[in-house]
Amino acid sequence: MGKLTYVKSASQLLCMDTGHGPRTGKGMSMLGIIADGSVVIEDGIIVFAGSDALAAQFLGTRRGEVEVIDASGKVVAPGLVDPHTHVVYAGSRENELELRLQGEKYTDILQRGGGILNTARSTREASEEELIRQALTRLDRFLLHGVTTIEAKSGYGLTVKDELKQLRAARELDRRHPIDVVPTFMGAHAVPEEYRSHPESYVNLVIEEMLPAVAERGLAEYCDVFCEQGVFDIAESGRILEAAERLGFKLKIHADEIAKNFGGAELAAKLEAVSAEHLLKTSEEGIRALAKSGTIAVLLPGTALFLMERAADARSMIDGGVAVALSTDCNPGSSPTVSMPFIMNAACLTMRMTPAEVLVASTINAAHAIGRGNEIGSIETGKRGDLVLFDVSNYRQLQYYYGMNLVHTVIKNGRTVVKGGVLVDRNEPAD
Ligand SMILES: N=CN[C@@H](CCC(=O)O)C(=O)O
Ligand SMILES: [Zn+2]
Repeated sequence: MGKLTYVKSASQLLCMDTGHGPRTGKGMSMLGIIADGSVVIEDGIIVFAGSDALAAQFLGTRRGEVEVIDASGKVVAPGLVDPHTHVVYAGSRENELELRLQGEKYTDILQRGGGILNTARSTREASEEELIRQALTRLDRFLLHGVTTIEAKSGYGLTVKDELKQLRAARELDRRHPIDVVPTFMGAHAVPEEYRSHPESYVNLVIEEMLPAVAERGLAEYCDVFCEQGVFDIAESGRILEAAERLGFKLKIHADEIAKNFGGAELAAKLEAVSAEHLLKTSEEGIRALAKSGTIAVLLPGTALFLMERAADARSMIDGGVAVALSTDCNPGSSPTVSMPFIMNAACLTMRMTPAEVLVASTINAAHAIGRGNEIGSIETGKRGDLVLFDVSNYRQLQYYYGMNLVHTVIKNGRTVVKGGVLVDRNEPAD
């Protein structure tokens, strides 16, 4: 019998244990709250979740060492899940904020060879170990903000060699850091400068060389495309994603971020993509199509804020039956943050999502958006022992006291990795 971790006396235990599959409609408001609740984790897996009284009975049947964590006065939630990041990169682009404040558009900066192409230059120059080193610091910060699983996209290499380097770095992060990292290939993130005069050849390179090279090495589960005016159009995005599907990748799309009614959501629905992401400019038909196909809308209110754009229409999506998840979009240009708690605040204040909906969107729905809905995202027996303890006595306070990091303790696979808001265990293998 392994060591037990016993989290007890939570003022609210948010189990998120209502039903199977991504939550939609009213299901997005159901938190499965247990007052005075306990969780017991054994060998990294939850073996009990329920009231303090029943936990005492349960523990009476067990022998062996027990680590007790007192959660009185705190809210205990599943570890937060961030289903959309570009966390592996080198370089920094803070100059772009001032350019945008002076009125320059995000896409104009990209067209001039800045933006994603700027990060591509520094990422190509960086060694694999340097990319890992920089991203490990970001992962530590994610952990301090209660995040226990993330997705990570490539897309700053834009050559076969450099895309593989980024994805190998993501795999190494998963190995070295407590946070689990789910990899996505995004070679179609921008047309690199050397292909500017013949972009169709770059689409061919992605399809004929990059996708098979990534598939052969098992380096990514998902394929994503930046489907946008001036980047990859609907036909090009469709070709790349269909080729990816034939090779066994699951699909995601950066859809309708900048141009109005570009058709990205409709394409995601047609291809039955797992998720469509951004969706700032999606049409009503696009929303209906997502609801029908069961494609999860991954919304990124931090990006809208940082690009000074109107946020996605989360209300129409939720009211129209689309499952909504939230993410930081952590990247060096349009959303340089790791703070899921802040993203939840922004989702409430800029998209009118309720305090309950943002929690569902950042846990169980986010887990489904990266194909992990059966392992994480809720506090149920058989799921991973990933928990976050917030220093508030009820979940509504998390959105009321905004802009603060209220994470007190983070438990990953049953192990305490953040305690009193301080990182205590990073688990980097010595070799
Ligand atoms: N829009 C495309 N890709 C990223 C931004 C990447 C960057 O600016 O470096 C996003 O999701 O916002
Ligand atoms: Zn993105």
